Amino acid sequence: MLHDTIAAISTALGEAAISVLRVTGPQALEVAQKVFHTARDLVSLPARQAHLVTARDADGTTLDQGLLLIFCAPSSYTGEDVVEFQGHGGLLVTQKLLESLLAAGARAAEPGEFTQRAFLNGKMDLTQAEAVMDLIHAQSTLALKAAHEQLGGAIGKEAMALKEELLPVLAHVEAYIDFPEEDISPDTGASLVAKMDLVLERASRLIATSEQGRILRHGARTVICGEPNVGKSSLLNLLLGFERAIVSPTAGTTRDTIEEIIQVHGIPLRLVDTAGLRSSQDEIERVGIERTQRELERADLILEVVDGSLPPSAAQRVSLPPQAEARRILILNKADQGLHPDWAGGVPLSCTANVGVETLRDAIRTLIMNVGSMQADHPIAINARHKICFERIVSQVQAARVALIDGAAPEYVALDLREALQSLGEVVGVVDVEQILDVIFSSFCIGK
Ligand SMILES: Nc1nc2c(c(=O)[nH]1)N(C=O)[C@@H](CNc1ccc(C(=O)N[C@@H](CCC(=O)O)C(=O)O)cc1)CN2
Ligand SMILES: Nc1nc2c(ncn2[C@@H]2O[C@H](COP(=O)(O)OP(=O)(O)OP(=O)(O)O)[C@@H](O)[C@H]2O)c(=O)[nH]1
Ligand SMILES: [Mg+2]
Repeated sequence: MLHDTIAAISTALGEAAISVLRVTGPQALEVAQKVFHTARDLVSLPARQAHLVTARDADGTTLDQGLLLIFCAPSSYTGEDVVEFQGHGGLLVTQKLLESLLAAGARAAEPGEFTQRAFLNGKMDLTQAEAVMDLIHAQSTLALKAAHEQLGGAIGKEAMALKEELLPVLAHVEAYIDFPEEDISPDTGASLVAKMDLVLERASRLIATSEQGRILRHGARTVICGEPNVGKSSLLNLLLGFERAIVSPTAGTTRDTIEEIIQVHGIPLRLVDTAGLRSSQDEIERVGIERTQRELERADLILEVVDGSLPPSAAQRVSLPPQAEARRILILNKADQGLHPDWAGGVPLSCTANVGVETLRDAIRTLIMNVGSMQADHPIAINARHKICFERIVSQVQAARVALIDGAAPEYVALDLREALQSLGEVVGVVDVEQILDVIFSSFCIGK
């Protein structure tokens, strides 16, 4: 329901310096008036200014003293009347403030409901609403850059630009529907095909950013693998900057996979330390090794660690499917003990002496930029939902193009074009949104 008034704690729960509660909806001021008190009525206070107020529960017991902000519709985040309170960030105080707002007539907000209202009230399109959560989840500078680009409307603008390209094509084709005796002239046909080709090219370019989008949103899956005892966990710890995994001279130390997110040159990596690969009788170790094999199959990047102080002939290398070869970086660890001269290629490293990490970071960046088709200067990165829409657009425009070239009745061409326009509308959320809204906003934080 859009017409009720909702409230939530917008900051993380826990002891903190300040906490923020938000109320939005037509009764926001009415609700707030029952909880927040100052010399004047809230309605008479100037909007968008901080006012020092006292918060009281229904019995008149003082809960907190804090700052109140009023935003009047439509000039607010949600486009509705919004009241915000910045209080002392205690767990109990904050909970009691929310309870009082609920007792005063507000309903507890669902996850993402503030942003959902901003979308429904036309404050942002669906790609911008999605970007709000991308921004909060961003774990690397490139991911943050892409989120800002999307929040600024870059993807929505591109979708609308494609719509502007297709609309005149549709209008042209539809004009012929009314004059069945007239054929589309070859010249006109060629110019319509050229316009469709342009749309196909731009849509394909967007689809190509989805791989970069996946890596920026979820991190490049990076598997550290190799024989037992070569220093895989030492490498994880080194890249993380703290002692996360247990390191010991005993082979078979790591049995379960350990995952951590790190950032390398602005790219998020989901780093997985695995059990050393060797044939083993030990049941637990065997399960760990099977898990490693599974991780290898879906890895974006494979960091294979060997003991570089030993000859290559002494190393049991990890066998990879051919297509995974290009994703592997060979790390010659324990270089402090003297690199064996027979190794060719690979990045010399010493986890204990902390030598070679920068070279490794550069190699990681180069490889991920490659396999993920990443472009540091082109931070647009569509998500999985956009990708499905744009792929549909490509096949619908392609169908229209074929129909036009084959001299099909203009009705058929128009049908495909209308479908493509519909899919473009889905990207920004102007059509067919009901079913997807719940999916999108349920992954949001409460109070966002
Ligand atoms: N305290 C607080 N901080 C916050 C938010 C918030 O809602 N409250 N935001 C929530 O995510 C973000 C900021 N986003 C906002 C976006 C628009 C408007 C707003 O009032 N828009 C009006 C006026 C625009 C203007 O003055 O230029 C509008 O769009 O009409 C407020 C916050 C991050 N920080
Ligand atoms: N000299 C030297 N020793 C290292 C280096 N890196 C790791 N080690 C040592 O090698 C041993 C094994 O290190 P780990 O990081 O536990 O090796 P692992 O590959 O995770 O081993 P498993 O989990 O058992 O498969 C430890 O004693 C480390 O201190 C290095 O660069 N130089
Ligand atoms: Mg280990």
